[in-house]
Amino acid sequence: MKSTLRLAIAQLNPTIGDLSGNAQAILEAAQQAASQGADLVLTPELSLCGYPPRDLLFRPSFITAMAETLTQLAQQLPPQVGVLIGFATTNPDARDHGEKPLFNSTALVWSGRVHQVFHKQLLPTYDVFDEDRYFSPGRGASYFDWPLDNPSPPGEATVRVGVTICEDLWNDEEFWGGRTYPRNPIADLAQQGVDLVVNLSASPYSVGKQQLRESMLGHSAARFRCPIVYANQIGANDDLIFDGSSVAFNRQGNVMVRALGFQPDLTLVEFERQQRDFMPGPVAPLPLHHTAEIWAALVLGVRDYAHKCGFSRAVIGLSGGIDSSLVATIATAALGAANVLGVLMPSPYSSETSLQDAYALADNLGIHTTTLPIGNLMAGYGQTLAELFAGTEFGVAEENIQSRIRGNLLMAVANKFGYLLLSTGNKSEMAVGYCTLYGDMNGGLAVIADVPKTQVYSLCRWLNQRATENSAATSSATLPFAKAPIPTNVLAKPPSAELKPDQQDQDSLPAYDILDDILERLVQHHESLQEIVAAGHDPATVEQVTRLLARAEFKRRQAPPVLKITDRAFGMGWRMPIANRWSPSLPRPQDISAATAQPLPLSD
Ligand SMILES: Nc1ncnc2c1ncn2[C@@H]1O[C@H](COP(=O)(O)OP(=O)(O)OC[C@H]2O[C@@H]([n+]3cccc(C(=O)O)c3)[C@H](O)[C@@H]2O)[C@@H](O)[C@H]1O
Ligand SMILES: Nc1ncnc2c1ncn2[C@@H]1O[C@H](COP(=O)(O)OP(=O)(O)OP(=O)(O)O)[C@@H](O)[C@H]1O
Ligand SMILES: NC(=O)CC[C@H](N)C(=O)O
Repeated sequence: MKSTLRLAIAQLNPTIGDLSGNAQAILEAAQQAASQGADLVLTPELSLCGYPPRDLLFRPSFITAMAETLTQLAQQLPPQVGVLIGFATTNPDARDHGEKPLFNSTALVWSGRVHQVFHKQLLPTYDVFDEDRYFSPGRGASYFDWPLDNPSPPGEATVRVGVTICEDLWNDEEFWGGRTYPRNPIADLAQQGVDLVVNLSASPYSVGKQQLRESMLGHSAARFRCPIVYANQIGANDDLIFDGSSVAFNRQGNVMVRALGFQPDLTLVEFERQQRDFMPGPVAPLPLHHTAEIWAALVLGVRDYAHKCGFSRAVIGLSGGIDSSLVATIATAALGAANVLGVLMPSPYSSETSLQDAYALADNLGIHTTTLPIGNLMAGYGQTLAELFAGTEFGVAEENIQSRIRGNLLMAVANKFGYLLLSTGNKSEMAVGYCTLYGDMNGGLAVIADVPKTQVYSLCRWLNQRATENSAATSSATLPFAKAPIPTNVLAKPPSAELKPDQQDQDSLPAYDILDDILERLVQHHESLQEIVAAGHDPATVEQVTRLLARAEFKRRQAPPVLKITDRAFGMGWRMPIANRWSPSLPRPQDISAATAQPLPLSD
């Protein structure tokens, strides 16, 4: 009789809605696992449709197609292995009980058919998650008994496997110091005498999240004396980046096995029946620090967004500044230098060094460039607007025309040659609206809009250091550059939009280290003005930043999707009203129309 149960964690990268492609990936993983002697194969949450499928779930045809795909897949899978597959299934009681029409489920498929279905019990409905919108919670924890010898003679040993889905293991009240849901599924499963718990997950990346997951899941494993294996999705779907890093914990809560971060993987975990525990196996190292993690996440985010939307190439406006330099570097790592185009668009206000810096960056990366000077277009706009603008002072409207010309040219290039335009705004500027709508905000994907400016600098310094060391950036993402990518002058010069002579960001904004600290307190920690001032910030600066943050909401609502790397990114997890007067200690917003001194000369 066998004494071990071999589980394979299939850390897959599904594309949302690609039922046949995702089914094929599950099939290939199961075949590979079977060839390595696996008994059970774990796939991520909703692995058949990809996570998060969002409002596709409202389409009955999508749910039907998922059920049909599952039936077909069951017949193709190697019959001797059990495969846990995530899918959405219909809630038959929905109409009678006024419940949501679906469950977020896991099927145990074995020997050509679905043997058992398990439903997610705790539905996350916060930050980027909105599962109450679609799903009813499963009504109880459940398990299956897997025979160690397959087929098992009657009375022979089985291993009792509890099944949970992602959020189901995020409610250990002892760990969190309080309860958020009425129950904790692992506590129920422990009472039902399970030997181990599997968790099919789609847990998006944010900075430091793996440390949180490991301390939380390790705590639960030790608390309930119950080994846990957590199988996470990898890959990016729109704004969300899934880092994989699936883990198996023993009964003491120690990590026994860890899959790779930020790339697909198939990892085996051995459960020893006598010891009722996992055996030590391969443990992939975690990135040494957060900067390495963020780099790997952004590269994966750009690659998957581009490829899953059908793009192999990307275009970026190269200003010689640090933001566009970083975005071009990420794009090069994600798509390859041959697939990245930098467009240099000097204006009469551009400094000679900016052009040199942009060329130096492109040379370091080995990417193509093209130069489209915008002086003539600016003059053309000036002539066309001369009569209407007569007697007014040169101001932000004229400055922004440059940005809008560039945005327009970049979209023309993207449109003409099938490129994805990557926008370059960082989180600090997106927060305070230091960016131009229909100008530098143009683009299909906002690559670093969840990276504060101070972190943009840390990433660039780290990149240069790692590139010169010529070693791997993380366990999973190597730096494809022969030399330090970011020119020294880009790191050294003060940030400037160069929309008017001698302009510097710091003329209009607080120093970035101050700005970023205030923003983190406002955006991520929901601190009040009083709390931020009590932390040592200047009251006038805090007031200014708070006002700018509120006022820029209309811009952010029109921004491209933002790759999420913090626990509060602009996008799905940030839902602020635009017409918003909640600002007790702030003056009411000024009338934008009245603020323009010059009346419109309506002569026609
Ligand atoms: N609630 C609302 N709903 C809808 N629209 C609203 C609105 N409030 C203002 N608006 C409109 O938006 C306009 C203001 O927004 P917008 O035109 O974007 O421009 P605005 O915010 O006035 O200026 C852009 C700022 O970004 C700075 N900047 C920094 C770095 C780079 C770049 C660059 O472009 O490369 C720019 C630039 O120096 C300037 O301070 C208003 O004039 C009004 O028409
Ligand atoms: N001369 C230029 N040529 C090409 N693109 C430009 C130029 N100036 C600005 N851009 C584009 O507009 C974006 C906003 O640029 P700007 O320099 O005004 O602000 P920034 O936030 O300091 O960004 P960066 O650090 O990239 O310069 C740039 O990242 C770049 O994509
Ligand atoms: N898909 C889920 O249930 C994810 C929720 C979980 N708390 C996470 O962030 O990882």
